[in-house]
Amino acid sequence: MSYLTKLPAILLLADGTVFHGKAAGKIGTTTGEICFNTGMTGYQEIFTDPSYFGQIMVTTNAHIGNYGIRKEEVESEQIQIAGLVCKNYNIAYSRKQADESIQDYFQEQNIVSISDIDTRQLVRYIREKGAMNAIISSEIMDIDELKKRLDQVPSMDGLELSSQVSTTEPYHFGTEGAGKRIAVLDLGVKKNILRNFSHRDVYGKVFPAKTTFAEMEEFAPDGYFISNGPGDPSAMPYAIDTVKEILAAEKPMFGICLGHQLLALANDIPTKKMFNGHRGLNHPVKNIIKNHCEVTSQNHGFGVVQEAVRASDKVEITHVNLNDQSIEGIRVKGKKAFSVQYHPESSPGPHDSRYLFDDFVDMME
Ligand SMILES: NC(=O)CC[C@H](N)C(=O)O
Repeated sequence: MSYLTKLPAILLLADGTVFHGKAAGKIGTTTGEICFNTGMTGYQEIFTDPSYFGQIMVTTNAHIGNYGIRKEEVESEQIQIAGLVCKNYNIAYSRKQADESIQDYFQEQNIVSISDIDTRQLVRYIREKGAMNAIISSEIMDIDELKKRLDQVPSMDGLELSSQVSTTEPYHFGTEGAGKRIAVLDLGVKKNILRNFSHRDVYGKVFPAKTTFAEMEEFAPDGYFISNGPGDPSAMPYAIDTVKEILAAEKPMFGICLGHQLLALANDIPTKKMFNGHRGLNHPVKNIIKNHCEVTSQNHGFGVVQEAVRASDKVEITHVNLNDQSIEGIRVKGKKAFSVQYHPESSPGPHDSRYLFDDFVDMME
């Protein structure tokens, strides 16, 4: 299939900037918000992370596909990114355990992508101009036509996406009869979060995004987990209400990423779209309570409004980002509820923050 990589493809940004590259994956056209991830490994986990739904991913690591695709190394059952932009798209792979090539994987799942892009130049450009929509095409070479299509793509600001990636039916994980039971509100949950719970003797039930607190209570959980997920947290009043009900009922609660943003919103702290998101595996975060630094895995394009957190009398800050001082963790005063903006399940990434899962299990005692 290597002939495919020789076909031309275009990446057009919403501000009119054009990049020329080669077709990768399926031949076609795709749109989404463009973002970049600086992780040096873990492309498969990135592709399948439901938080990336609707986004075109630029990988700054120069080699993508070189260790192939292994069916079990996924964060959800399908590829969630809208498309990939990379430098070297390697169809040949060198790992014995791999099941297939990136090209077969992308073609099976209809993922349109572009390679042979100067990703350093592109990332520098996006960093300067901020998040914006983009279109990739390996079938339409007419820029005006691409512009027309790109104009119809909605902004990520104000977009609710969790209900498109959440499970439609509840399901269980872990071993029944385990030490603790949790209810997981699935807004786009990553499999490695559930693995981290089941490895800690936790049995759980995963519920669709729009499940109410009363419905989850029927499972009689010891605590509630609010998951990561795509889209704008402020466009999810249904989930904000659920979090408010969990807090009002004084139940233990832990939130990751989107779950962190929803815990803030439930405490009247607004969120906002970031100029550029945090996406990578080496973001330094200071744990203010323990006075130590954690190297963290991150993937978010929205954040909680720092001044509002600092002014709040309902929550206290537990973690701060050492690159830009943004708020990375909060806990609710007088309640058993806390959340982090980064990814302690870090799949892939450093394991510095795994203790947060232990903290939550202890909190349910
Ligand atoms: N990983 C996540 O949960 C992302 C949360 C939210 N969609 C954001 O981009 O900020």
